[in-house]
Amino acid sequence: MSVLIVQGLRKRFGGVHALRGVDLALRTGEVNALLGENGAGKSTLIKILSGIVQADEGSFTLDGQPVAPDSVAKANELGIQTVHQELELALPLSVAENIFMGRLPGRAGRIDWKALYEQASRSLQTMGSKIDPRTPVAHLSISDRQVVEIAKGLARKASFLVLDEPTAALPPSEVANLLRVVRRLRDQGVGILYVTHRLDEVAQIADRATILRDGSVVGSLEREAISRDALVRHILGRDEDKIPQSAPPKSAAPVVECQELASGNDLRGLSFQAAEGEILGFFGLLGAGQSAIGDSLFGLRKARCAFFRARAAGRQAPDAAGGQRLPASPRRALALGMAYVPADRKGAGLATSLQIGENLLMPDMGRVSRWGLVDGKRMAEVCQAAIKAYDIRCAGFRQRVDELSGGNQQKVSVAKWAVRGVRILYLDEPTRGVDVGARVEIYRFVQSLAARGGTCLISSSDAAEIAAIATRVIVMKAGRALKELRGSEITEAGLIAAAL
Ligand SMILES: Nc1ncnc2c1ncn2[C@@H]1O[C@H](COP(=O)(O)OP(=O)(O)OP(=O)(O)O)[C@@H](O)[C@H]1O
Repeated sequence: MSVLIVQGLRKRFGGVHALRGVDLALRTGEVNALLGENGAGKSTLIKILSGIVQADEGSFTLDGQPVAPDSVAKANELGIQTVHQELELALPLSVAENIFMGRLPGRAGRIDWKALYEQASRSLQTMGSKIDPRTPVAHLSISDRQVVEIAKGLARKASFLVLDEPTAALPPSEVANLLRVVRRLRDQGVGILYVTHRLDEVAQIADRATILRDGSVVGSLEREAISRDALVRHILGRDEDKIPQSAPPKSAAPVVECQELASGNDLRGLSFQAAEGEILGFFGLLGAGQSAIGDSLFGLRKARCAFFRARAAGRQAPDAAGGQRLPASPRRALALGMAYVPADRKGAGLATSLQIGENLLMPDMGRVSRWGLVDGKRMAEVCQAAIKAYDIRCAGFRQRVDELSGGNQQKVSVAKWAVRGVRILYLDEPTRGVDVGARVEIYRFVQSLAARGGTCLISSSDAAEIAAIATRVIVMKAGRALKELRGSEITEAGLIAAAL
């Protein structure tokens, strides 16, 4: 039986057709994976279902009844529960308080704590989770926080559940935890619309896959028909590009050197160097420390090191030991020839309220200016070339970045350094939320930068990503280098085994 039936949904944003008449059905007790390129319309569809955005045309029914939620609260009331990537939890409060927020059991203004913990415990147990309901959410892993967010949705009326890229920010060790919970809910009869870019997960979890391209449904595959190749062909409309093998660096002379990098509990004395033409990967499981390296090198978190040197520009005078001070900000780092693509593109990566063109050229307005004046024609040429090269789906370079889909924002944050032509680039989780086609474009850019003698440093929790492009990998544990892998040692399985 179908719990949700969507018919003919259309949505336009100015000149952009985000949805061009979408039909979709979700049965009870099934996981329907919603897939598509960046900008295909997935978020718009789930925003309409969850009352954040209203459709221009079309309708949907829940258990046979037509509904049109005009707010998130209304959607919740109807039984539409959506777990977004940015979780809405109160970190200092307990798991139980979060699950029953606004509806705590009790009488005459007094909370019945015993009842609260019992109810929370029961709801977590039905999901097969062993989280203690008394724990403050701040103490939980990211996957357990997601489980709490799901429990929060289920504690209300839940006709069906929408999960928006639930594993995008999860390290490999935590994905299984979340998938187990999703399967269990499915087996209890909950319909789940599961948005993802991770194709390997679709094969593991989905009973059906619905693929959007350019605002229309281009395929609905039943479980037996789901394979990576079939999904890619529907998503891209062609076969997947092969990622070329990265060439090993020609020189061993270090371009970046860092000794005993330390930052809080996350980094406890990490030493590394990277050479011209090298793609150095940092890989580790959750808490291994690799996600703190970028922010530490670019002055975005408190860090210190015994020695640091970046040889790309070298405008900064060396200290007595021939080293330099650790950059105090991304701007200072840029003066040393080092650029950063952080995992959180909304924070340090992009000025999202500005136009695409302004972001692309922000590091280097000089390129399109003459006598201090911006040359509009030149600016258009440079921006249009970048938009084409990275296949940034937009209405033009004057569109604001916050109007782009998530994956297209990520493409802008990588492309701006391609425009500038930096020599040392640090990328943290470069393809999180990026579709299968654009991912290859980003890898090609990294490889071409290295082939031209640039140096790339990449931290990622995606073993397949590191295995695909790194020429050398530092596997981390507890804030230090645990092992170094080179050449044929760098495989997905090899990385995970080394990290364990
Ligand atoms: N508020 C908005 N203003 C203008 N255009 C928008 C707005 N929201 C979405 N769009 C456009 O609608 C299209 C669909 O975007 P949507 O976010 O639904 O894509 P998506 O499939 O979720 O992509 P991603 O995988 O990158 O998250 C895109 O071209 C996007 O630029």
